[in-house]
Amino acid sequence: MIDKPRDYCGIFGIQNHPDAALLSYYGLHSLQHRGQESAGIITSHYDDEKSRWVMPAHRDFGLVLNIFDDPKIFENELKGRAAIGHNRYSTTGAAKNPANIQPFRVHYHEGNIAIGHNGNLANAKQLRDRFREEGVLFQSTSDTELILHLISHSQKDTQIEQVLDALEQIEGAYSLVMLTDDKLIAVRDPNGFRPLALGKVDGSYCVSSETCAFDIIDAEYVRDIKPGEVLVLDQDAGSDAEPVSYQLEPEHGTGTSQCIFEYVYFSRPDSKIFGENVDKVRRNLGKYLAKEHPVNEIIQKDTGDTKPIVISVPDSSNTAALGYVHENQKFGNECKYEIGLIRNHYVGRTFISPGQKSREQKVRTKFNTVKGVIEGRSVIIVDDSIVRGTTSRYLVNMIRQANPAEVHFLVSSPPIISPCYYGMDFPTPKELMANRFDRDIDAMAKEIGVDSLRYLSADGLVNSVKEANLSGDDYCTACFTENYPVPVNFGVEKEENEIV
Ligand SMILES: O=P(O)(O)OC[C@H]1O[C@H](OP(=O)(O)OP(=O)(O)O)[C@H](O)[C@@H]1O
Ligand SMILES: NC(=O)CC[C@H](N)C(=O)O
Ligand code: SF4
Ligand SMILES: [Mg+2]
Repeated sequence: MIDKPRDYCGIFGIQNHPDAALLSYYGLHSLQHRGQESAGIITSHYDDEKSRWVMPAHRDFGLVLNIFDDPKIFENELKGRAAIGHNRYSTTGAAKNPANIQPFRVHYHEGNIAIGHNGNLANAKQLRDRFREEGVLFQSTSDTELILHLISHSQKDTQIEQVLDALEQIEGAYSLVMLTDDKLIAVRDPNGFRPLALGKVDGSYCVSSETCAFDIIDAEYVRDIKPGEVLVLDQDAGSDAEPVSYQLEPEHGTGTSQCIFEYVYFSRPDSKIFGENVDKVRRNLGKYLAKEHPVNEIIQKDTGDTKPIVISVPDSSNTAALGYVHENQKFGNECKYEIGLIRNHYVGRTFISPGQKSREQKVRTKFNTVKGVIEGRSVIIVDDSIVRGTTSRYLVNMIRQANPAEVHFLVSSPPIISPCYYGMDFPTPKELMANRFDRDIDAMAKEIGVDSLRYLSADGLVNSVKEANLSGDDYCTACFTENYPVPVNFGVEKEENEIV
């Protein structure tokens, strides 16, 4: 059972750099929040002794810091001027199956090829069924492997044509980094579900899910990989010639549908995604939250001279809470941003917590209240999302123990009513709090123990994002609205292809 929605994967790639693997390591380290089940790096180089191209790989379960804890991995194993890396949170194929750790690498009639994928293929079931009929023996249970089969089965003449042919047959969400013997290929699906940015370091091109990976290696942001773009970086990419790029057409007559939840919760606030700073967009979510639910409409008790306090649930809602307070203050609604919750940063998101009692323990292990800040005050908690309601219920309980005058809860996104099929691991619909209480807000407020509960509206969410990101691109909002931009196979289980 999934405790809450988990992050997408993080991908990184770099071409023609003497420290390709090491820079990939730093890149993956800064993308750690996007996937914490497993990680890996693959490089490519021509081995003079063997007189052939080789693709060394280093992959394992766990966190980047632990997997790559031996400098010899970079000195002796991961040689080469091109590399790709991946942090995984599984969406298709069991997390615990070692065969599903990415990047994947295979050898086929055109040489070696490796792939790292962020997203989830909407037609994975049909493709797997087709290949099964054809007698293909699968190496993993992940959707990502299907892309490699499509490439090797393609009847096209050149490798790039084979890749394009394969990409035209997949649907859904995919940001990809691919490594061939001499090329790095970066791809974003035509709907642009997942982010992918192009950067440059020491004259060499690199790509990353989020730009925070560029900052850590001192790379500059060049631009986003465009929705539907297939960018080919060969060994002299970075010199004067512009890299070659191809364009895939969207399926089903759809336009762009970038994942709006990236702005709400997943991406780091110091990143730029979809061409705009996450910090800026998240502050705007707070601003719209203030427009829809100003402080003076929430507070019910008179606490004398002490202003109502607004506290965030660190770290992911800090920025939205700041935007909320700023907008309220602009309109003379008295309130103060306070740090009322302290987070212990040494608790991983993968903390094992079977059963209700230990779930409470998990929240207690992660957060503590600053009692002097909360006591006697009207408290407004701002969080980015409520999924199962576990975090909010236990947090409110802890906050109540610090004796506030009243407690209200604000969410900088609408109620989550439906799972994601585009690369985020969600609980089932009946586990989502909004569904458990038939979307009755008062009943949900009672469940989490607050005096009132308020959400940003779906229109407010889209409008605030579009006001901050002027690109004109559209967004996927399916987990809030059930409007799935690309048809999906509902009911396909993540682990249905496992052998054990
Ligand atoms: O309603 P729930 O099922 O409890 O899920 C909602 C919580 O999950 C996320 O935080 P999470 O603790 O996963 O990670 P974070 O520390 O990055 O915010 C999100 O920011 C909410 O706080
Ligand atoms: N979260 C993701 O992007 C997952 C990628 C891929 N579908 C997998 O399960 O490995
Ligand atoms: S369903 Fe939600 S999480 Fe999934 S891509 Fe759409 S907006 Fe993002
Ligand atoms: Mg949180």
